[in-house]
Amino acid sequence: MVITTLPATPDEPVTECFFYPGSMEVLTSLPGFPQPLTHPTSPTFRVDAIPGKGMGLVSTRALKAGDLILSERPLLIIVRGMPVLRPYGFTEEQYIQYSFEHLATCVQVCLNRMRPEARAAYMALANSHPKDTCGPIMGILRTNGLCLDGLRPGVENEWKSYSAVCKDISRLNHSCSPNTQPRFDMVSLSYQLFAVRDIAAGEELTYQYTDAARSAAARKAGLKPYDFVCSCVACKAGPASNARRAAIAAFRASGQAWILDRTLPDDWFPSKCREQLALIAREGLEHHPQYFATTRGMMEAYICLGDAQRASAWAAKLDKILWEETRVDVKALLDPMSAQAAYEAHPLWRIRVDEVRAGKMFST
Ligand SMILES: C[S@@+](CC[C@H](N)C(=O)[O-])C[C@H]1O[C@@H](n2cnc3c(N)ncnc32)[C@H](O)[C@@H]1O
Repeated sequence: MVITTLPATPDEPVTECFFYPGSMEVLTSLPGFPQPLTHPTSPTFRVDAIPGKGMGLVSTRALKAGDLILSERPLLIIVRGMPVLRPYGFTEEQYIQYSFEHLATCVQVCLNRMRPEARAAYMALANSHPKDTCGPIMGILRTNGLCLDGLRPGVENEWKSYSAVCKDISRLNHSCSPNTQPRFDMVSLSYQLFAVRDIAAGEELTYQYTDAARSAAARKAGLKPYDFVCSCVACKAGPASNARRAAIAAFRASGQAWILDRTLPDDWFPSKCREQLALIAREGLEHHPQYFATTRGMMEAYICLGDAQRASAWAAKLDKILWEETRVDVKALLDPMSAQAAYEAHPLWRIRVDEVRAGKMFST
């Protein structure tokens, strides 16, 4: 295990890290690491009391979808669980407790290394596990830790990744129709929080603690560790909202069948994508990967049809989905006039129009 303070600069915010071997190398091998934080041009939020939810974040000005709300280095990044050997005869429950006790010791080491104001900020965060026998430091970690992947090469299992605790982002309350989404930027070792749709001044900022595209019952189960019952519009809406969310999660934004089947009208796939986007807007799920996938589906549908004008309009929407992990660079497709060569080089260009190209692309 590696205990370190990153980045090692006295004048920048720093993060106390408790790493598996190998994670430091992942970061230090990134070209340009550590980059300074990028901040919004003017303040966007305040921390305030939210009726029935404790503290939370509130926007202080109108925000547009895709706007950066804040950038923040976590106070702490720590392994999610300690890989300790299970003592003989321990039940699963005893083993979890034993592992928590080891983790608490590591959290304490990190807290001791923190600057006093950072330690005070950590200790001021909410604790939805007041009876945790390892004390408030573990309760705070369990309440406020964001799951952080990608710092261990080749390891995807969530229990083998990290938890990150932040002074501000950890103050965000949950919503099943969240208006923000954080994205971790490795090279600046920071979370960037984005508005996923337009937000009015004075609106509460929220994000999802559990996959919001699942049913109300599954979300309720996912929220259990946070010790509150969500009372958002979707949770009260019942089966109709569940059905819409199930349809959103099941949608596949791939137009292969439409490209090959010429009996389908040209608008068949774009209209399916439009229906999906309307459902997403209705349920407030713009933060979800399905929103990115469907927006990309729209752009690609118009590329297949050889319509650079419309494809560029959708490329511009895609370019604003900055919170999506799997985002693609569409800068070359933004202007339909100057992008003609880029469109013609695109593997999907006119593939729905030109049967020879379609045949070549999908021949086995
Ligand atoms: C990560 S903290 C969020 C910030 C917290 N409200 C505070 O005062 O610092 C998680 C805790 O906030 C509260 N919370 C979050 N979302 C909520 C919601 N939608 N409704 C009620 N309480 C919520 C719960 O107590 C939960 O355990």
